[in-house]
Amino acid sequence: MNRPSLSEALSRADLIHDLPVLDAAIQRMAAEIDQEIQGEHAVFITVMHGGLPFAAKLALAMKSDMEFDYIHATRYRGATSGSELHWLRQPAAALAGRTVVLADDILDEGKTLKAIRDFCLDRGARRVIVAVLCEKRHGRCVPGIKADYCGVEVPDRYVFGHGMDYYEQGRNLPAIYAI
Ligand SMILES: O=P(O)(O)OC[C@H]1O[C@H](OP(=O)(O)OP(=O)(O)O)[C@H](O)[C@@H]1O
Ligand code: HPA
Repeated sequence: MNRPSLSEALSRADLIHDLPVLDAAIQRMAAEIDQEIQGEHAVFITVMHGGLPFAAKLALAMKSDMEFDYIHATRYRGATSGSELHWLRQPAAALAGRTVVLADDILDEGKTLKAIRDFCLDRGARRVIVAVLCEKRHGRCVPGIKADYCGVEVPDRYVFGHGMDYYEQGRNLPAIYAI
């Protein structure tokens, strides 16, 4: 497949948040979420693919025991602008009456996390806690969704790295960059 070059994108990208900043933010979030869910056996749902590195680090930094599951819903599908949401995998865990922690890389227009949050509530989740590594503040977020826990803010530009892709590349870059 002929993809736009990652190295060319990196050469004109700005570094937005480096790894120590992201790791410190994740440690802080882990302690805060632990505090909120103490005594519960929550379902910890990773939103694939972008949420994978963040979710792994967040879970390892938390002390609460949790049941793991994952969901895969994608709206960008390797592009830099989103369209309709495609469900690729629904969680298997029983959600009825449970607290769900949703871990994803980014809240941008919010359409993905709103649909996933509503899905969990439709499955009977008692409450859904939304945790994102970063949030783009631009005023275009759909109503009715917010991040309960957010690591860092990013500018209103396309960002990649630390889970987020540039045409399905660059997800394992440790830092976050913007083009
Ligand atoms: O707030 P929104 O505008 O809805 O966008 C945020 C979603 O977009 C990205 O997923 P993507 O569709 O790129 O799938 P991926 O994680 O597999 O890359 C990201 O991981 C979020 O889930
Ligand atoms: O800026 C972004 N970068 C990567 N993935 C995304 N999904 C929504 N917005 C973005």
